[in-house]
This record gives sequence, structure tokens and C-alpha cells, in this order.
Amino acid sequence: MDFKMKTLKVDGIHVRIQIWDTAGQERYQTITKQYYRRAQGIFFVYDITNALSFQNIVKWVSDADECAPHAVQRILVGNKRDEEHGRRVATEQGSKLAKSYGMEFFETSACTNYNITEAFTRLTEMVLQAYRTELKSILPPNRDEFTLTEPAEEEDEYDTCLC
Ligand SMILES: Nc1nc2c(ncn2[C@@H]2O[C@H](COP(=O)(O)OP(=O)(O)OP(=O)(O)O)[C@@H](O)[C@H]2O)c(=O)[nH]1
Repeated sequence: MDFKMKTLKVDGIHVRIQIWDTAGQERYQTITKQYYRRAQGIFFVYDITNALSFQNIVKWVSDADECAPHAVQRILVGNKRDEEHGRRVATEQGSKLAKSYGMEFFETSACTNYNITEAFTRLTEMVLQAYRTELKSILPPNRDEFTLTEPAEEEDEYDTCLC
């Protein structure tokens, strides 16, 4: 299980997000489910060059449905967009599946950084929207903006991709 912190500025608010990268292997499934319980947003990520990873999304979504809070925000991601030559899952298949779940859909590349910030920003926006009522209750009066935490001076970038 990988864990990272990242500060994003979304809708004028500095939001510090905790990112948990859960293990994809079957044997860790019980532990992985524990992490869904406190999740506010989930990316379901498959590899566009691996049809099996796309088929497995159904299982991840069903686990999350079982364990995650009702208000959890979800986005489907097809990663490795830089490997177009090895593509096994068409963009349309991804967007169709996302639509069937009522999710937004991004194709990304962790290698070239394609759509990474966009996907994280969008999920953060969706979480802020979903938890707006709770957020308002902690906003100081007469403030249009609220810094949930000060941005850290230096933070890790997203995982470096060794590909
Ligand atoms: N070309 C390319 N390779 C990538 C990309 N993202 C990850 N990889 C490579 O894919 C391999 C698997 O990446 P991981 O991040 O370990 O994948 P994972 O889904 O977290 O794997 P689990 O730990 O089993 O859940 C590594 O060799 C990465 O370098 C990408 O966008 N493009």
C-alpha cells in the first residue's frame, strides 16, 4: 500500500489530499477493502494495454460498492495512454463502462503526465462538491475561500514512473 500527500488548489481552496494506492493483487483484497471505508474519492485504474485489467474493474467497483461510504466519488481511469501501439482496450469501451456506472472517465499516462493533474483536480472538485455541507460548517464566517491546510513547502510529486 503506497501513501502520498499532495496539495492541490481547487476552486480557490488549498486542499491537501491523501492518496492511497491499493494493491491490485487478489491476495490483498481483504486489506484493500478496509481502505475503502474512509475513502471520499476513488480512481478505478486499468491499463489500456491489458484487457484483463479492464475486466477486473467490475470486481473493484463491486468491492467499493460494498465497503465505501455512500457519498464516495468515483472516476474510471485508463492508464498507459503513451502505449498506443499496445492498446487492447478502446477509448470507447472505457467511456462506455464509465457511463454505465455514472462515472467520469479519463485516459492518462503516468509516464508522460498526460491528464494526471486533470484527473486529480476533477476528483477533488467532486469530493468538495459532495462534502460541501460539511465543509461549510467548518468555514470561518466572511470567508469566500478557506485554506484547509497551508500548502507544504515541498512535497513529493506523483510517483516517478520508471518506464
Ligand atoms: N508506459 C507506461 N508504463 C506505466 C505507466 N504507469 C505505470 N507504468 C508501469 O507499469 C508497471 C506497473 O506499475 P505499478 O504502478 O506497479 O502498477 P500497479 O497497478 O500499482 O500494480 P500493483 O502494485 O500490482 O497494484 C510499472 O513498470 C510502471 O513503470 C504509464 O502511464 N505508462
